Amino acid sequence: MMLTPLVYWAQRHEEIYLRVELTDAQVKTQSLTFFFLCVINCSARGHGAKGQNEYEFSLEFLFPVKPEVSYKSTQRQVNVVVGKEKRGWWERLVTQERKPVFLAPDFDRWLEESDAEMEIREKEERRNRLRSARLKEPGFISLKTGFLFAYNLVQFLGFSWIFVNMTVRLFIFGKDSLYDTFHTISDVMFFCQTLAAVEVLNAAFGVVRTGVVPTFIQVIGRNFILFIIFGSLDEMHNRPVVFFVFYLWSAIEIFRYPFYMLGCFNTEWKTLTWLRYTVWIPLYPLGVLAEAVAVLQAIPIFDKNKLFSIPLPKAIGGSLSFSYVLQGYLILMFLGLFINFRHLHKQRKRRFRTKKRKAN
Ligand SMILES: CCCCCCCCCCCCC[C@@H](O)CC(=O)SCCNC(=O)CCNC(=O)[C@H](O)C(C)(C)COP(=O)(O)OP(=O)(O)OC[C@H]1O[C@@H](n2cnc3c(N)ncnc32)[C@H](O)[C@@H]1OP(=O)(O)O
Repeated sequence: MMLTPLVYWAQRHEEIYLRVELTDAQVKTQSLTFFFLCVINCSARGHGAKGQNEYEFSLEFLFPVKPEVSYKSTQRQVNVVVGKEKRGWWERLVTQERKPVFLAPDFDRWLEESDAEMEIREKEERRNRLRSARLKEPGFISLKTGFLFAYNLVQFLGFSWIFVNMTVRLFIFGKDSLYDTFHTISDVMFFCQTLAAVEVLNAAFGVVRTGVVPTFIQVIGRNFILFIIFGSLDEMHNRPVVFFVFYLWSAIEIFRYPFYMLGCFNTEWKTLTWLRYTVWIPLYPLGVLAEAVAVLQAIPIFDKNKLFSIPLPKAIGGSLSFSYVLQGYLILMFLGLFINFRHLHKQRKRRFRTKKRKAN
């Protein structure tokens, strides 16, 4: 007659643990019967209650289980882990209500359902903590950080090239350099300002912690001047106003982008932070003023060449000059200036207040 070992059991939501009381056991067969995968048969040779012998047991589980079974034979016992086919808590292990005599709860591993849920939550929390600790590790660069760093680096290089080029040309050619800024600089400026659309997407998708409206106003405002006023009117290309607009735009960016690059690695250089949050105070109104001058200079040109003019119904005849749009835009510019000036002032206060609090 085949002998049966003592089997202890416990469960979690996703698996069943069986502990078979056999020392130095050699598991011979261990299989699951493929009828709904409910029955496990296990036979082994080892030292049990009846000394060194062949032992065997069979269990018909209450619900289906997964076909893969893992078992580990140690000097003291055989540990078997069986996965539940469907996650859940079983009221008992086997189909028959009266449990087999060789089966008993494994109190070393026993957990009630609520405790098992708590164990899952704790595991999840531990995993989350580990994940965020990993993200903070000095050597760990996330995809987002890499992307932001690369973006800021490209913009920094672009605007530095613009700023340095314009400064050097100003020193070499003096006043003459004011008249050919568009021809020497515009390609790089077109590239940088087109790329700046990424900043609106970054704000909209929460890649960086900033408002969409100020970023949108900034990018649209500049691109309107660059593409519509300068880009579409040849008559504007040789005007000194291009120099002032480009110089004021790039003067802030050579501080703003390196500031973000350091921020990507949670580092800062105090002087750079101060420059990023201070230089805009004179530059922003001056920039808007230069842009407004460009718009005012463009109005008579649009009136004359009828570019972008809106045709009126035949009964009235003629067309509506684009200069009316520009007059409306002049008002929007000062509204935009007000919104962004207030935003930058808030960012400045937030930055320096936090720093002061940290220092105390
Ligand atoms: C109502 C619709 C009207 C539409 C019509 C438009 C009318 C247009 C008129 C507009 C006039 C525009 C005039 C303008 O062109 C003139 C000039 O530019 S003159 C030159 C001076 N200009 C400036 O100083 C402005 C420069 N630009 C900016 O500062 C930004 O573009 C702005 C959106 C205005 C503000 O930036 P932001 O809100 O992002 O503030 P912070 O720099 O403090 O950043 C906040 C946090 O986000 C992190 N961040 C942001 N960007 C990045 C990035 N690229 N990479 C990594 N991290 C980034 C930053 O680190 C902060 O994080 P934390 O707080 O954790 O430090």
